[in-house]
Order: sequence, then structure tokens, then C-alpha cells
Amino acid sequence: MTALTVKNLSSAYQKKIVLDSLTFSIEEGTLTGVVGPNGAGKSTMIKAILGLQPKMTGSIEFFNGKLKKLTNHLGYVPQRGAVDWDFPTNVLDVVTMGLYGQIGWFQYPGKKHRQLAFEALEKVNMAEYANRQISQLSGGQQQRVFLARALVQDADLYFMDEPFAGVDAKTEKTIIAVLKELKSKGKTVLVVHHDLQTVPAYFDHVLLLNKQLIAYGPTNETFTKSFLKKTYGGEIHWMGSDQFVESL
Ligand SMILES: Nc1ncnc2c1ncn2[C@@H]1O[C@H](COP(=O)(O)OP(=O)(O)OP(=O)(O)O)[C@@H](O)[C@H]1O
Repeated sequence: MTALTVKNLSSAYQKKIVLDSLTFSIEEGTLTGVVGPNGAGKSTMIKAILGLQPKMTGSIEFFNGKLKKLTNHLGYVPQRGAVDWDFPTNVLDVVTMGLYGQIGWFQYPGKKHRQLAFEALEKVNMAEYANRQISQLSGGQQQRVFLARALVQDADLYFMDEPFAGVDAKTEKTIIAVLKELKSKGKTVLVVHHDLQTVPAYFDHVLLLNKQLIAYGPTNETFTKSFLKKTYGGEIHWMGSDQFVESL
């Protein structure tokens, strides 16, 4: 089944077009890296797909339009900087919020729900921080809390905006383990990703974006020198990945 169909999607800020007629569809059960230079429109694309940013043109369809209550099926891990970390709540509560689709917003979570949230924290090695205020976490710890929330949410299609940004090697391993677990459960995941060198190891599909869709497809066919040069132009050098790209 197709998890996501995007047709002719365009979006603009103050009339400046930042996404230009994107058309692609993503198969269920795939792990896609969304790659492109700063300002390419990666975050905007995710927000436009989720209805958090207005579209100028285009249509979006999830699971061939077969889902009834969409919110339970979509998971979003925003960029860390886009979240209000001063909000007075603790780690376990943030993760438990991922269960509201199942609990219902007007009912209180019970012991079973807290247990599920706690188990998700264990998976990302954050159980010992369960009662900590979220304002008192490091960047990598914040990232893991959001992943735990995505895990308990049990959505079908996930969008993650730079989950690997600024995390150490150990946290990176934890995050990739979570992504692979989601994939093994048949979930579909789109991840905005900046480190070109890890793309082939992490993602089975890649979407190359620079305002327009440069290419989308299986990583071994699409993550090529010529498509990357087309995506980054001269900036590939600045990314510090030119040697790697030449080796492809
Ligand atoms: N709220 C906004 N108002 C005006 N312009 C914006 C706004 N948000 C983003 N833009 C512009 O839209 C373009 C796409 O931005 P976007 O954040 O989607 O890119 P990105 O690929 O996610 O970048 P990065 O890799 O730097 O996170 C950029 O030129 C950016 O300056």
C-alpha cells in the first residue's frame, strides 16, 4: 500500500516559493532519508504535508485515503529548536502524551499507560530521567524523549525533523535502533537528515530536495554522485562531504 501520496505540492512564505510542485509517493514500510542543503524546504515540506503550513497548490493523501481518524496514524518529531522546552512538565508526562490518541484527550492516563510510557523510555535509555523536568535535559536527551513518545504513539507514518542533530555517537545508535524497530513493525518513516555519509547505512530510500524534488527512490539507485551534485550544487564542498560524494 502507498503510505503517502504528494501531488504538485507548492508552498510559499510571503509569496516567495520555497517548495515548487513536488510530486512523489512513498510505499508503506520504508525508511526514507530526506536530504538537501540548508533552506531547501525540508522542514516546510513536512509541515505542509501535515497541514501545519499552508499549501499554495497540491494534494496530500495518506494510505490511499483509507484512514478514518488520521491523527492517530501520524507521528511527528519536530526539530528540537521548535519545541518550548520551558513548558513545566516532566519526561514521563511528555511520553504519555503520545498515548492520547488511544486514551482520549478527556480521560486521565492510567497505570497501564504510564507503564507503556516508562517502557518506551527504557528503550531509549532514558528511564532514569522519568521524573525530570524537560527544561533540565540536554539536547540529546530531549531528542530521545521525543523518540520515546513516537514509539508509544504507535502511529503508522512518522515524520522526524533532524532527530540526529547534535547527538553523540551513543545516542545516534539508540535513535537508529528505534528507526529500525519501527520499520520492522511495518511503519513508514521519513527522516530529515544532514549527514550524507550515513545515508546508505540508515535509509532504504532517499528523497533529494532543493526547492524542487531532485530525485526519490531506493537509496542504491538514487543516492548517486550526479543527483547529489544536482541537489547541493557548489555547497557540497561546504558540507565537508565532497570526498565522500566523489567516492560514490
Ligand atoms: N517562517 C518563515 N517565514 C519566512 N520564510 C521562512 C520561514 N520558515 C522558513 N522560511 C524559508 O523557507 C525556506 C525553506 O526553509 P526550511 O526550514 O523548510 O528549510 P530546511 O531544508 O528545513 O533547512 P535546514 O536544513 O536549514 O533546516 C528557507 O529559504 C527559509 O529561509
